[in-house]
Amino acid sequence: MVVVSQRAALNELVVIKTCKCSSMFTGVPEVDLANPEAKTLILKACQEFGLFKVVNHDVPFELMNNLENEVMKFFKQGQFEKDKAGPPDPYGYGSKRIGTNGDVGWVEYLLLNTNPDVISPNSLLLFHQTPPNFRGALEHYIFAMKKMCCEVLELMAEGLGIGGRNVFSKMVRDERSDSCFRVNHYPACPELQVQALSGRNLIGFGEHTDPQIISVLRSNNTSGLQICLQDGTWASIPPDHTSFFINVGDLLQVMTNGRFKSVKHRVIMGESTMSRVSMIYFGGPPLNEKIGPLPSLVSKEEESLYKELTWREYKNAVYKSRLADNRLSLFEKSSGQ
Ligand SMILES: C=C1C[C@]23C[C@@]1(O)CC[C@H]2[C@@]12CC[C@H](O)[C@@](C)(C(=O)O1)[C@H]2[C@@H]3C(=O)O
Ligand SMILES: O=C(O)CCC(=O)C(=O)O
Ligand SMILES: [Fe+2]
Repeated sequence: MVVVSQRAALNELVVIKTCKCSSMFTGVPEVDLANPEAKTLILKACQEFGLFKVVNHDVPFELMNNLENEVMKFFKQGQFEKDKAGPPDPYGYGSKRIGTNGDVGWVEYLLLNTNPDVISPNSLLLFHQTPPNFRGALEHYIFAMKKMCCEVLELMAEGLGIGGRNVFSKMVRDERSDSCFRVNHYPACPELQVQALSGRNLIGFGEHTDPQIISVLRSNNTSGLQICLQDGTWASIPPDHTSFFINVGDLLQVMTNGRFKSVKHRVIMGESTMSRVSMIYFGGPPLNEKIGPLPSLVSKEEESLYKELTWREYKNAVYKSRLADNRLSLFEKSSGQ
């Protein structure tokens, strides 16, 4: 990010008051994918937090590291070069502005569609102009994410005891799956540390829930990610660059009729002196997939909390909303929309 005047840029952004204690949350559920109890641990984590950490996965560290290095080469380029891949439509390169409805953050990013059939001028441009090493690293990484994501979705279905362990994974595996991939770069900024010491943090990525089925996040060893706990307090997630953080998205909350919680999260700046790089795979269904509570998780019709919408309908509404909006209310039976 080329910042001509850091102070001017900071003024545009959002500063929030946080508690001065910046201790890390020690209660993040950890799931070893090779543990026979994994499905039970996942079930508990999705009900209680909507987030858990995956260890002992079979994604080689080299794969993550390669992509992180390529990503850093992209972000180290001059602003002029990076802007060639933007503005986001929503795919492509973006800086500080998140979405089109006024959200801003101390972040620059690349958002890519993982389905080559979806025509977006920036997706095509990115695909053809990305250097071969970057493209290769992206393709390998996304392939590994899709595989792990489906494995985890199958453990979730097993944990819930629903017939057909592929009920969720088949949507992400579908060749028309509308999944996407995002890399975020939060540049280090010494001024932010000073602010953080007085309990004021700049927003890197404002609070929101992810609208898809599931998200798989990997970051470098830099803190900043926080989740909102059931009592409404914010918990800082200790970074771990060898593991993945899985979070429940809105569609999974709907399909499980509210059993799994789509976790509210955000990234705040100032907790670390290092720049943060995160890479997130968002597993989504095909656009025309009808999403509603699974009949096997609803005993009587009146117990269904949500109505049915296609992912296309929900996604269109999501893109008209602000980050912090409660988009799930669109699915609620009482919303009348
Ligand atoms: C402000 C916005 C950015 C976003 C689309 C939206 O209108 C509301 C949801 C945002 C979000 C959050 C999770 C993912 O990072 C994302 C790609 C998504 O699917 O929904 C972003 C959207 C975006 O940056 O385009
Ligand atoms: O960058 C991060 O660590 C999280 C960002 C995020 O939540 C998102 O891109 O949806
Ligand atoms: Fe997110």
